[in-house]
Amino acid sequence: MTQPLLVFDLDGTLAETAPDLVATLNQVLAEIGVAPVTYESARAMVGGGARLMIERALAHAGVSLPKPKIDQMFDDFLVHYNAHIADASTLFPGVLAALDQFEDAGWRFAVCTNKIAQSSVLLLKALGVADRFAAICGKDTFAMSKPDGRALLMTIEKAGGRHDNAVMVGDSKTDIETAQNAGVPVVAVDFGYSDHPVATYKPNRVISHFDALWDAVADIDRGAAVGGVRKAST
Ligand SMILES: O=C(O)COP(=O)(O)O
Ligand SMILES: [Mg+2]
Repeated sequence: MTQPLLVFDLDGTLAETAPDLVATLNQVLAEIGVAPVTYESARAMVGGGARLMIERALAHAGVSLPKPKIDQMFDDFLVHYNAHIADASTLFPGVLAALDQFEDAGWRFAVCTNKIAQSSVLLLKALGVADRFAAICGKDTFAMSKPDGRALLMTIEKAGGRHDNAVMVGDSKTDIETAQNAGVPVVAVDFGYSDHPVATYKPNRVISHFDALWDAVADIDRGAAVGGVRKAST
């Protein structure tokens, strides 16, 4: 029988990455003479990948730039960010204990993030957990990315799991919609980067600490997610 699989979002779910993301964002904004965004407003710009974060910051500053210029900023962003991948980024409290607890019970893990895959692997290596994941899939791993449910389904497949024996864990509307689109149940953490309270988007469960993940997952009827593939076919 296939082992159950937990698929984690990365930024704002497994790791508090906003300090390094915002520092890099402000670096590339400074290079084109745009004033820095505040930490609080920049946090809400995370979730759709670095390129969208740059576009949101430019819109916030009322600056409109041609695509090649934004492409250049994105390239500069990745170079700077990869060089500072974990200057101030840390795993959220309880992540390691939760991974141990689920692993002892036979679960496997994957990451499905809108971060570029190379940066995701670099970050997880720097945080000492990369080898705990059967698959680490980023925005550029497949032809489509979150909130397209296929990004999650292909991550599950790559990790050797099954959609009806998997649970997504994420921090944003994007993650919740992705899971709902894929028919996979989703636990939302409420300590990440969401512009509105995560409960707004109707995840199956909301937790405020990784200590609560076990009970939340145990409570979910896998394979019968709201709007889920299996439910629809029975
Ligand atoms: O970096 C981002 O904007 C998104 O990353 P996430 O999908 O891991 O939240
Ligand atoms: Mg996130």
